[in-house]
Amino acid sequence: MTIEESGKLPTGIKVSGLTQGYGNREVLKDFSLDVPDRSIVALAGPNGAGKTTLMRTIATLLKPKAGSIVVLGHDIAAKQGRNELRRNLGYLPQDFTADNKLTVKEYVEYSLWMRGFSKIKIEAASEVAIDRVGLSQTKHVKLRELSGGMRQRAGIAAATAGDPDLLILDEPTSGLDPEQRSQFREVLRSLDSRLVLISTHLIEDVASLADYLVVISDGNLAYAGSADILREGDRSIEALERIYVNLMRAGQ
Ligand SMILES: Nc1ncnc2c1ncn2[C@@H]1O[C@H](COP(=O)(O)OP(=O)(O)OP(=O)(O)O)[C@@H](O)[C@H]1O
Repeated sequence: MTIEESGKLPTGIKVSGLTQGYGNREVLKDFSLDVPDRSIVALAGPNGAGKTTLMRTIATLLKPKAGSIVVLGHDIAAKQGRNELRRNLGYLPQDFTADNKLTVKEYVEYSLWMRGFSKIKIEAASEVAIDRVGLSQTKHVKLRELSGGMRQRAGIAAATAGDPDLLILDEPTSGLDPEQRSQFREVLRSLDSRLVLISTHLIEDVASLADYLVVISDGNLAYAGSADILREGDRSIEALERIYVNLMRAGQ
């Protein structure tokens, strides 16, 4: 997707005047953001910037303290909006926890069952999702017996199974080796999902995958726009890092 095309797309997520935090601590204050529908959106920023807090709020796991959020037409302040969104949401938390006694297949099937898939669809969708991340040979192995990278891939399979309309992935490439990261990008490109929100510290993820880039710095929006900003001109990693650091500084 090009910058011109993404500019014409309707809004996929609209966050307006969001205040969010923990106890008295406000992480995001009067935070607003629009991201285009039908895009892969990378969420970047330094540690503690508020990326996970924003993602968990959009995923309806944290209730906003103030402000409104409309995701793919669902107003998540309303119970019906939240429920409809949850049925069409794949979410991979950072350092996800799962019942380690489950096998890969059971874990992926469980995530589909939670989203209301029928038995027949669960069988087919889990096969596809497990195969996509290269765990077919390991599908009957328990999660506790997997290496870190394999476990992360099981998490990616569970989140992406059934190609949910909205996919939220919190640092999905952490713990993956370069080949697995490349395979992960292939998985994302092959999905039929409508909107993908992915947080990452890896500039290569953004440059090679994202249509749209959102940079948060200390709870402030530092940049929201086409990810083409990272693809223009000199493509050396150093040049990309420089652009990225400058974007983050803009929010301070
Ligand atoms: N459950 C919590 N209770 C209290 N404070 C929290 C909680 N979760 C996060 N915070 C604080 O909120 C701020 C934002 O955290 P958040 O996890 O959203 O940042 P992040 O951008 O995702 O960081 P990272 O890149 O390290 O994952 C941090 O200062 C963090 O310490």
